[in-house]
Amino acid sequence: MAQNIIVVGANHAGTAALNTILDSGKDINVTAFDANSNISFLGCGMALWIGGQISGPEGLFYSSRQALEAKGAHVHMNTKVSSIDFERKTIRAKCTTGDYYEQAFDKLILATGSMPVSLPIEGIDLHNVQFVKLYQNAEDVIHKLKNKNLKKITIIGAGYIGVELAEAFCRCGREVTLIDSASACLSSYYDEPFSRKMEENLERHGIRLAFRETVQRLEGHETIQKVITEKASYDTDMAVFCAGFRPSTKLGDGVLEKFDNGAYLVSRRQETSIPDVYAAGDCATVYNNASQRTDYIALASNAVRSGIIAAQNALGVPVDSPGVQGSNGISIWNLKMVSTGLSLKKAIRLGYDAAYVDYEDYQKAGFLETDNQKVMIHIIYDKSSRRILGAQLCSEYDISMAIHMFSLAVQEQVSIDTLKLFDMFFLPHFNQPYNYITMAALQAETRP
Ligand SMILES: Cc1cc2nc3c(=O)[nH]c(=O)nc-3n(C[C@H](O)[C@H](O)[C@H](O)COP(=O)(O)OP(=O)(O)OC[C@H]3O[C@@H](n4cnc5c(N)ncnc54)[C@H](O)[C@@H]3O)c2cc1C
Ligand SMILES: NC(=O)c1ccc[n+]([C@@H]2O[C@H](COP(=O)([O-])OP(=O)(O)OC[C@H]3O[C@@H](n4cnc5c(N)ncnc54)[C@H](O)[C@@H]3O)[C@@H](O)[C@H]2O)c1
Repeated sequence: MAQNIIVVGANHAGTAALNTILDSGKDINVTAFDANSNISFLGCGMALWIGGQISGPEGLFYSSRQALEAKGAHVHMNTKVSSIDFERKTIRAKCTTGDYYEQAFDKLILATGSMPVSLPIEGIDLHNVQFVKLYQNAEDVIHKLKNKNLKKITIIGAGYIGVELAEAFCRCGREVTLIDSASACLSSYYDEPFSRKMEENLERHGIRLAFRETVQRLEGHETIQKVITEKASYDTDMAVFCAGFRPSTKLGDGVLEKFDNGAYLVSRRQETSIPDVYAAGDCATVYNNASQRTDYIALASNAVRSGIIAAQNALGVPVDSPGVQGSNGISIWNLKMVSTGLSLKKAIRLGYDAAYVDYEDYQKAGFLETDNQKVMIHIIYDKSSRRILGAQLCSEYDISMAIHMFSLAVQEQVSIDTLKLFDMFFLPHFNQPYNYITMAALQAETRP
């Protein structure tokens, strides 16, 4: 008899799992449940849509209920799974009619993702206090921006979403204030010189930065009027919270083992603590090759890969995750920054004997007079083991391919010394004979 596989959550991790099962050619009954009305929304396009850099949201979806059903899945949209009986192997869901029904599974894949962190502060329920994750959140913001009296926007959290939205709101002609309790923007991804570079970029475009400040309360009469921190009060027509994600893992309460932030603890095969139950994407942990420990890193890239791995293992094909480096990138008014692995400050915090090398030079040969930009590189390594722990690059040039190489270097535990003289081609249209990667690596002190 055909196996029953249920996938709970059909966004990036869920869609990857569903497609892997449906494309496997195996005789499987696969059923998906999603509490939302859409599938595969690329949140990464939200800032581009809000800022008017793309004409509409149509391209921000790469799958649909129809596409999955055409391949043979049973897809229940607007249907929230309310509980799971892990012993009886059944899920209970609330259908669109309001009725509940049960369905049995042989294998279960949890892909319930995450929700934005909300702060337990006064005024959080005022009108025009926004959280940004879902397609509907973006629609809401765009609708509100039609009101030209909505002039001042305060963003809480200067991480990836906060910085991307700061650019978007500025492009819409709004006055933007960006608050973070940390001392710099993008501080969990980059070391100080890189954060400063982005801050100069933001300030040059008129964005007010308010770091080392924590929001105490929000004030207003029905609609928000002020964001109050311990240092200042900011007049505000809309406050947008971008203070990170929290995994959605209520369904496993009291049964499935969890990480310290509440994510499902999973093995390299995406197995939870209960047999036949897998978890993938933002609701699950990852293995971080840079820190060599279990971690939580909410990224669509991790969601897709872990969704594929969960599905393969649920199908009985053993596949281990190679782990992740948390590789990421951002492009704000053409300033591109990419990073992978550990920053220097994080490496030191984790107890590594960490050191770094820096270099800055033009991407291409100096005699190329046009289309030649400077690149900053920063490589972090462990002095004792020589292992590369992380890297960061910044330029107006597209340096994204270089960070993929560093991502692999961290994954494969390559030493900083290996990087010094490895074969890198030279062609003036692309790079320099003394290229910045070699030049940076050569600065690493030799082993004592
Ligand atoms: C503005 C923005 C920009 C981003 N940019 C990037 C980027 O550039 N690069 C990048 O890698 N990542 C980016 N991310 C992060 C990325 O979107 C997430 O890491 C990704 O969405 C995780 O996918 P997921 O499928 O694991 O979870 P989610 O996207 O959170 O999806 C979980 C799904 O589960 C459903 N669900 C939850 N509980 C239940 C239940 N009980 N019953 C039924 N259904 C349920 C939800 O409705 C949802 O559809 C961005 C996020 C945002 C918000
Ligand atoms: N380009 C990309 O790859 C991209 C883009 C957007 C989102 N994402 C991912 O989506 C997830 C969520 O993004 P995000 O921007 O919400 O999280 P984030 O972790 O990037 O940034 C959160 C920021 O909020 C700050 N913060 C936390 N609590 C605060 C408080 N009480 N007051 C003030 N500041 C506070 C933190 O210091 C941090 O700078 C992340 O995992 C991120 O990597 C990735």
